[in-house]
Amino acid sequence: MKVLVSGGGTGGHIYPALALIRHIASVNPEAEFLYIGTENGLEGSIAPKSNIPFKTVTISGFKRKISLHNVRTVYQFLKAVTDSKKYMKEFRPDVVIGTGGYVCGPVVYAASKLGIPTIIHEQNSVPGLTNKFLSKYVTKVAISFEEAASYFPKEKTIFTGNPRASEVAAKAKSESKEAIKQLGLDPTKKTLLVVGGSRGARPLNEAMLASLEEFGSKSYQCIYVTGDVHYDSVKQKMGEATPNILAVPYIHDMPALLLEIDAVVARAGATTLAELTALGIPSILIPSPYVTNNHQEKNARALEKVGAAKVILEKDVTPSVLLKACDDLLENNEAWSLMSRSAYEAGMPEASAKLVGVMESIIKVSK
Ligand SMILES: CC(=O)N[C@H]1[C@@H](OP(=O)(O)OP(=O)(O)OC[C@H]2O[C@@H](n3ccc(=O)[nH]c3=O)[C@H](O)[C@@H]2O)O[C@H](CO)[C@@H](O)[C@@H]1O
Repeated sequence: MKVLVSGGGTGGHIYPALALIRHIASVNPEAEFLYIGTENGLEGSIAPKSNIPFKTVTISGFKRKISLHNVRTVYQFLKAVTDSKKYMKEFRPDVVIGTGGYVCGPVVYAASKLGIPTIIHEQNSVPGLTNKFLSKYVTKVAISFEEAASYFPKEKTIFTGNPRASEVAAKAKSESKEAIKQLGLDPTKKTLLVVGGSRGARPLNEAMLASLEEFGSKSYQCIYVTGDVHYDSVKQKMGEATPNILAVPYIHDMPALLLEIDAVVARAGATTLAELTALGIPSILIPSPYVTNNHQEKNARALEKVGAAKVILEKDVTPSVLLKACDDLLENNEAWSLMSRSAYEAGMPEASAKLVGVMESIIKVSK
């Protein structure tokens, strides 16, 4: 099977793509892959590091207002479609799958015009513009929240979950648990992970910085991921070593660390949520209000509805609200167990296998 994958911009779109590739490679060692991304996106550094053949197109997002920028974007789109077609004629994929981000627009569109079977994978409960546009052209739309179904053509849409859920669930079976020790923390203590998405989140950093002393005296310890761009300023404000709290800029092997995490404070990016539910990790979610159609709050509410998470809106986050929510989870075994079970029940560890099933079925029909 020859699989062309495209997805870019942020970790939430890239990690599902890589998880899917790794899954296919493990069940079908003969499979061949090509990843198309942009040079400047995070995928430009992550995909080649994973030894996946990588090509680039140039593309940016449309602005909602009429502007010169949009004229340039139309030109870029057409050029990116031409470049994508060229890559596809060389690689001759059996199937093309887009996991989100602007880059998927020209790549998946080009594939559909060449008559290649296509899938878009939507991680969120509310889709963005690119996937709504592409849903008219693709063979199938794979979704990760039932709530997303209403935005797509019914006959094409299928609920698969997010491949990253399968990746972390598989790790849970195979991996030895060493990450906490390697970070110099105490593996016998409960551990809270605070993380603001793949690029960090300033409001979360502010609430954390104002609560350091209190977190320092808790029975549980805390790994605080600041995001690369915020790390230096956070470290400077933290000053001397803070007991019980380890601040880091980024976690490179998140699946391995999550196996040892008891609870998480996070934004409500869809891929993060797929990972947490796959492992049954209770969470306190502070959705970013700065995303298209407020989709993070809708992601978070979907988990809250089934008891798998607690939601605090960014406007309501204060140090005391944050501390209380963490204590309520980590110092109350009954509440923790209940939320952990609900999270686990909401998980979709079979996502990769389901998505591969969809890929195989559309390849078969096309032959
Ligand atoms: C601001 C924005 O538009 N965010 C969107 C973006 O988020 P973002 O890229 O932040 O996405 P997610 O929270 O869904 O995923 C982050 C990914 O990065 C990984 N990670 C994170 C921190 C770290 O230190 N190390 C690490 O490996 C996580 O484990 C996860 O796999 O894509 C998501 C999935 O479409 C959307 O739901 C989010 O709304």
